[in-house]
Amino acid sequence: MNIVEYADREMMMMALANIIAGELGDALRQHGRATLCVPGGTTPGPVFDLLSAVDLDWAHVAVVLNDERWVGEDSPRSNTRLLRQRLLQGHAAAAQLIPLYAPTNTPEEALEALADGLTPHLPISVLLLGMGADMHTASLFPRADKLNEALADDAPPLMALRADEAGEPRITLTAPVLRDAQNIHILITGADKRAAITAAAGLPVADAPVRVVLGDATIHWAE
Ligand SMILES: O=C1O[C@H](COP(=O)(O)O)[C@@H](O)[C@H](O)[C@H]1O
Repeated sequence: MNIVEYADREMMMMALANIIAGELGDALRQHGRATLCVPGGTTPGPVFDLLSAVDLDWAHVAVVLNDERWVGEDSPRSNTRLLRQRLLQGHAAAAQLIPLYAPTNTPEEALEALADGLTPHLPISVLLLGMGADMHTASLFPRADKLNEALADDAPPLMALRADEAGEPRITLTAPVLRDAQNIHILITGADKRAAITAAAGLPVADAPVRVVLGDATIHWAE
């Protein structure tokens, strides 16, 4: 496992924003376009603030979430809301948001249209993931109803899942799309997640879904 430990969170967020900006710049120079895929939740806000101020060719960057909770943007639990408030600001306001939410009752009703919007922007150039202390990443939760299908090599890029721990129904990128990303980073904080990611390396992927990318990811950790 490739873990980088930082002296504090502020240094970690600054270093990570720098790395991501560099990798996006490389992708833009090589391909003329880039796809940045980012988590929601409580951890990545400071990286978003820093990235939004970076002078890049954001007009050629597509931004997509790892996963979304099936709630409207008026909910504080909306990952899209976080993205709009913290990343798609400043220079990064020029980026193209690829939606993972539509105002339907269930994610299944919107799945096909959202997948059609996502597919032209694959593979992901830079993937930033979070992780819960339960070892879920994106919305690949242990014990999710369709976890095995979402982990399969032939999984569609996007799936709807439900898990008791997840709260709302979820929509998530699946294992093959995450693994195919050109650069993979996992951002975690705190002793509980440090212990969880170490334990994940020795567990079956169904119990520790973060394992789908563990061999290829750089993990960034600060207390
Ligand atoms: O529910 C989610 O949780 C994970 C981890 O979030 P955190 O609050 O512990 O940082 C997040 O990566 C994912 O995108 C989100 O939907």
